[in-house]
Amino acid sequence: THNNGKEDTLSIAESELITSRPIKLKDFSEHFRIMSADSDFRFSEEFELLKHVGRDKPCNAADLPVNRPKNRFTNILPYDHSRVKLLPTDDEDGSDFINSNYIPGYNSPREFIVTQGPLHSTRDDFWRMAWEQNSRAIVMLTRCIEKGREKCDHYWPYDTQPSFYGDIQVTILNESQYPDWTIAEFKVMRGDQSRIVRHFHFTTWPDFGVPEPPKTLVKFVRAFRERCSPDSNKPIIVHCSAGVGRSGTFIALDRILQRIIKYESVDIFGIVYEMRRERVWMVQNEQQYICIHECLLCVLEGKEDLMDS
Ligand SMILES: CCc1ccc(NS(=O)(=O)O)cc1
Repeated sequence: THNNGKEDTLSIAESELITSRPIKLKDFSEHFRIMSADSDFRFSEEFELLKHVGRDKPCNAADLPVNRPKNRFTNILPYDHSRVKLLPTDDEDGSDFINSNYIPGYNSPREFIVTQGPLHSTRDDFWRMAWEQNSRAIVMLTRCIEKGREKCDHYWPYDTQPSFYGDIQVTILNESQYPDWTIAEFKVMRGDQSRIVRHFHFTTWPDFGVPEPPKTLVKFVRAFRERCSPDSNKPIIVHCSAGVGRSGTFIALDRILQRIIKYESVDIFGIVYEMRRERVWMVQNEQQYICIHECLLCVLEGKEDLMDS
């Protein structure tokens, strides 16, 4: 009911104070039923509360004229406070810029670096970031070309011949192809140093959508996590095309699957809230927000039939 709008104002103010909505695992199935009733009415309401989270923060570095061409999308810019800085080269303006942010994970506050799909013109910066940040895993959640549009540069070699990206040399050591993803190991060298970087490429996730069926994503997150143990000094690079929708959905599920091993409640709203404080639009739409819940539901109901992973 409305009384000259005052009540509405109060409820909006209150809703902005909500930063978490934990749900007990024993109640999750019923929670999902209630939220999805009437064409997902309550999921829509809850997702709406996340709309403005983080949007008050500046993106001045991204807005510099020298950096504008480095952004794949003009409306997907990294917040200054959480952006990853490249080591500046001879104080060239903007030389520390790459469209990416540190994002908290289950294991540490900067467990992930989320970035846009590299542009051809920024792929050397991408490899420099991977090297400087000591990353040993890259999760790619888009194809390079989708529906005839370039979504991401092919920033790694096409075959086993070594390729150079700036002063970084990348060689494919091995590659395993599965129906919905490919896992490869790259040898990455800079000067006389050499490292192994694993590449987890999910290849069937439609942009702006969700994997079908959702349990495919559960299996991919498990395939990733069983090969990538937590190391707080080696951030995991996650990217899609804009580095917001599919990347946020992946990280949310990775956090939840680890959380439910030890705890009896999950806070999906709180996880998305936290991510959006660090990078815009993390988990881009309602369908992806609901997909996170569906993935958890199928895990709790034991429906992920791990055997056919
Ligand atoms: C409009 C910019 C934009 C493009 C693509 C996406 N999807 S993605 O973040 O999952 O790559 C999100 C936003």
